Amino acid sequence: MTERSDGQITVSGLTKVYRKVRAVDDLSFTVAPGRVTGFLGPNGAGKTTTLRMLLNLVTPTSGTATIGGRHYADLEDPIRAVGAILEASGAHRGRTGRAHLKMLCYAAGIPASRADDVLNLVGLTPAAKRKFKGYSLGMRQRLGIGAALLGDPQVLILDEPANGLDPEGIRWMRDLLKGLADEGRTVLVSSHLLSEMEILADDLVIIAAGKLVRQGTVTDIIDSMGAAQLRVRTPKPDELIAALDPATVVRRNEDGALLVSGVDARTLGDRALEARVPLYELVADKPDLENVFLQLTAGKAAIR
Ligand SMILES: Nc1ncnc2c1ncn2[C@@H]1O[C@H](COP(=O)(O)OP(=O)(O)OP(=O)(O)O)[C@@H](O)[C@H]1O
Repeated sequence: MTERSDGQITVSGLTKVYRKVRAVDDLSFTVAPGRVTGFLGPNGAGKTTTLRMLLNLVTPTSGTATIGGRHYADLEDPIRAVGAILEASGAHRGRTGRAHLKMLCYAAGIPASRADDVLNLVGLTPAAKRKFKGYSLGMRQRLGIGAALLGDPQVLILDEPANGLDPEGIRWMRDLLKGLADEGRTVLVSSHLLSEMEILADDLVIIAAGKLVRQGTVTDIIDSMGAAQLRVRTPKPDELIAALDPATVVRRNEDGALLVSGVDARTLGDRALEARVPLYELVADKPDLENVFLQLTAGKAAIR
């Protein structure tokens, strides 16, 4: 099957205009097989709309989105080519997880025995005979991932798959997705959990306000921001923030320190002196993905 040999996702000039908003705006990027690619953006950036266009659930205003060189609608055997979860999976409330997956197998012409394999894969075997209405959010999420895997697809497209998972569930999913990528599959996953993405993803596509902000490996993107984040301690944080350029990104750390990016230590020290703000600590930390993400998307309208 051609989809198996080439699971590259290619988005080219993709645009979706709703009445009032350009949800996706001339977006182009590629997603390679054999890697986990994180799809990141602030709320309302256009991630879900992009994924829905890839899956032929929303019609683009212009541009194209293809999987292995084909539009989703033209795939010969879509369930074996692409598995997707777009939100916590739905199922008939009175049906068991096992019956739900068997029904999907039947509908897709997949042997029913695959349902049990997949339940095992997603850790739901002990709950296989319980009804969906009694499933927790994390269990529903696992069932959704199971449904996406039924066709043993070359490409996986997952919108916020970690939603509702506890820390152990998140680690389980990380291992599962990394394993699937190691088998040569294409794994595209959107998430707001930046520290998790930093561990999980090989590559990133970052968008804001419908446009591409950055594409590359996690390491390259973090390194490209070069300037380290500053950790600052002062008894007058509000005065210090007021003395800094408005484009500077400041986060308040739980331990009371300020994490500042977009300004170098010397400038910050000078500004503090001018504003007569005492500094008790001024240290440069290596930037993390959260910090880089905030810098890259700062000032780009999110909720539109
Ligand atoms: N069916 C629709 N009709 C009108 N506007 C829409 C529709 N779907 C999405 N939008 C708008 O398009 C923009 C992008 O939405 P989208 O859901 O794709 O963003 P997102 O990046 O997935 O956001 P989040 O991280 O909050 O889930 C938003 O401004 C949203 O309000």
